[in-house]
Amino acid sequence: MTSAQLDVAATGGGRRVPLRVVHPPAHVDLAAAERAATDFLTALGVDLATEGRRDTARRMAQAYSELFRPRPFDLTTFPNDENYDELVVVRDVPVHSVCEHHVLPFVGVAHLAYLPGAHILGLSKLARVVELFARRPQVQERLTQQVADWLFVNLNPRGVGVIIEAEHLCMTIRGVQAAGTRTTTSALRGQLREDAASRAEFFALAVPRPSSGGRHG
Ligand SMILES: Nc1nc2c(ncn2[C@@H]2O[C@H](COP(=O)(O)OP(=O)(O)OP(=O)(O)O)[C@@H](O)[C@H]2O)c(=O)[nH]1
Ligand SMILES: [Zn+2]
Repeated sequence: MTSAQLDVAATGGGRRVPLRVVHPPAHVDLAAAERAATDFLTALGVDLATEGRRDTARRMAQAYSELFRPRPFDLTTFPNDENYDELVVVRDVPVHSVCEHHVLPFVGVAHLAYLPGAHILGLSKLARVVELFARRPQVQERLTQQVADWLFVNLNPRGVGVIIEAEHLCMTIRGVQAAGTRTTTSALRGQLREDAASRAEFFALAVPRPSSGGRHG
């Protein structure tokens, strides 16, 4: 069981106390990663002896360890005293992750929404949850589902919707080199999955269509 799953199991929904969310990666040995980066780059013919590249292997190890380590945060919720019962939508949350096939970045945005139950969520926490699951070797489909599932269990809302739009550098700067392609994934839970009107409202608010500008023909 991962520590993120443990968090879920330990807390359930409906809390009033902030949940401290920490997702430590498995044992990290930066010195070994630096040695491996030196071997890796040297094997690919990169000359690491120049002034500018003297610390490159160390920086590379540090950079990847950063990409694999989400920052801890408090999942702060507030009682929904006003009984707010419409969608809360946060659009254009940055997504920075790394594909597990090539260990190259995929970057884009997430649009997140939830239908509150007994609690509302500190708005910044939606972006924190995205980071919790983005900073690890990923595929976009799994990332999308993990964010939706985690919010659904820990916030205990009536519904959750997550859309992620991202560019995969492994697909745009190498390989097929399909520049300009973006991939969209979505995950719906609870009422947003089961009720057609809620689902339609979510997609309309999360991904507004450009207006036709009133032109005909
Ligand atoms: N479904 C999915 N596929 C991904 C994701 N990120 C990267 N991929 C794909 O993973 C696949 C790996 O395919 P392989 O044929 O093993 O790798 P490859 O020879 O480097 O393939 P090319 O990228 O086509 O050159 C590629 O099609 C990638 O585009 C992701 O988040 N989701
Ligand atoms: Zn890839």
